[in-house]
Amino acid sequence: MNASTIFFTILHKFDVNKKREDYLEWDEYFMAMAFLAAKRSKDPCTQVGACIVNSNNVIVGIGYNGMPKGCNDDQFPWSKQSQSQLENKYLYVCHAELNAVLNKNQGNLSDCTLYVGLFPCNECAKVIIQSGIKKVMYMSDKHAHKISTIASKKMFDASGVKYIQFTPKKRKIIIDFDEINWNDQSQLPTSPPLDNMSRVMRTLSLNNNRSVQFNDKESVNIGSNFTDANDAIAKKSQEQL
Ligand SMILES: Nc1ccn([C@H]2C[C@H](O)[C@@H](COP(=O)(O)O)O2)c(=O)n1
Repeated sequence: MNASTIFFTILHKFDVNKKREDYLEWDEYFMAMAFLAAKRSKDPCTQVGACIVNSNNVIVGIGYNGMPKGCNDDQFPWSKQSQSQLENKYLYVCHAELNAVLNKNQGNLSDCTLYVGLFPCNECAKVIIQSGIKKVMYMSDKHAHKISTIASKKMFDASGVKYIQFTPKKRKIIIDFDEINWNDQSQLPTSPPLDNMSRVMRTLSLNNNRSVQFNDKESVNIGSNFTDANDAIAKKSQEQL
């Protein structure tokens, strides 16, 4: 790709006068919310999140796998291979889907969609069906061979609950708390550090005074063309090392 093509490709991406194009689509957003909820799970092996959405794309329930209220997760077991069932987590842990349904913030969940990291077990399938949820979007069906999953699918099929494996466009979505500090108008973003090319392009597309603000004191005149700008940025960056 020649320089001018690169310029216009990057320029369009950073054009602050046009609607963003790389925003999350609804399904990606809701599945990401489920995965974010999973970050709250204390399960050392498997962290699962679930997010319930109504027909207006409003989140009406969210949950993750964890011990019931009042059952101290420092005292109840997280093991899974103890000889004694009472010493394993399975008898106690609430699944993400159950918690999402129990945490619901609207009267009923009729016609809602549930987004969940792992395919629901048979016990959660019963809760999902009885709650009125009509669609399940899941990421992983790694336990497809298990009896509990086969039973789930039998009940979903019989009751008309659709289940669809979700394939996201973006395999990774990064949450960078520093991003909110970016100032696109005159000052270059402080995080994440952009390479020179991106800094140049961001500046050329964002303001006409052709200067890159390096910090609250220094700015660099980047000339009027792509090569000058890149050289100026590189020189200043080198000085700052
Ligand atoms: N659909 C599911 C499946 C599993 N979970 C939870 C229940 C446990 O905390 C954990 C599974 O443990 P593993 O056997 O993988 O060590 O995941 C859930 O919440 N929803």
